[in-house]
Amino acid sequence: MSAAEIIEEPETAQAEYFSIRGVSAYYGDSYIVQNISFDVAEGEICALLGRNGAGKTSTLRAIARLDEPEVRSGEIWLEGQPIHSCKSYQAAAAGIQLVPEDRRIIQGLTVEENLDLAVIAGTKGWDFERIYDLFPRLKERRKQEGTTLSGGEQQMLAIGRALAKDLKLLLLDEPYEGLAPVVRHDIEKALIEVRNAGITTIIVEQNAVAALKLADTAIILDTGEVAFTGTAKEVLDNEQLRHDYLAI
Ligand SMILES: Nc1ncnc2c1ncn2[C@@H]1O[C@H](COP(=O)(O)OP(=O)(O)OP(=O)(O)O)[C@@H](O)[C@H]1O
Repeated sequence: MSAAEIIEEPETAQAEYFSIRGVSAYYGDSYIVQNISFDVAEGEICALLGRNGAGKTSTLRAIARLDEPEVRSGEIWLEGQPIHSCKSYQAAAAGIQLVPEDRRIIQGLTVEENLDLAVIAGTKGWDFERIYDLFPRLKERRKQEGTTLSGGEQQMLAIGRALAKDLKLLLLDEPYEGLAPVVRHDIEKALIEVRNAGITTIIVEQNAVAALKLADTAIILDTGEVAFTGTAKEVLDNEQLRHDYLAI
């Protein structure tokens, strides 16, 4: 039986822009995401934080409706649409784009061909010139094979690819991983522009301080459960919380 078949259709849509209600997700018999609930308002950046193994990546994968982990209960809503009943391609069509930690740049294709491929099917988002304005380095390297880009440039391409689609909710998994501070700042500036354009973002990041400085709100996960929801500033100002759940 598929996850979609065993989740009961709720009676009313959530009023919040993005909302997770009582979601539990499993790898086989392992209960990894445990009855989590939180909301993200339209146009906000939400930092999803927690120690290693807390369930952050699993939560992003559940939202994007990938096959694993399997969502067995709960509801996921985006703009009144029931994402919990979607397959991954339907969640993508609804505007949810996951930029995974390994960035998944397509081998053998140039920067521009990677962007082309993103918009081959479905509704288009930003045009390429707007993406190149956001990331001028991609414009300079538009004819270069995507997999030969630096780590930071590959991250820009992965975000650019998401923007090329009709993007409503950007899910970023460790976007700063392996990046020098100067490159991280370029990505941060771009993410602020993405927010200014009204796109909603959930960012998972080991560099919790960097994520919190960028974010409006924060969710802290601990062993698959929500341990805190509030503003990013509340976390930055609360030494005990940072010590207990983030080790910073
Ligand atoms: N494919 C899988 N099969 C079984 N268990 C998995 C799988 N992927 C992750 N897990 C387990 O699920 C738990 C949560 O992992 P997840 O990657 O979501 O955590 P995380 O908070 O993103 O951690 P990290 O910061 O280390 O990336 C971990 O205990 C992990 O071992």
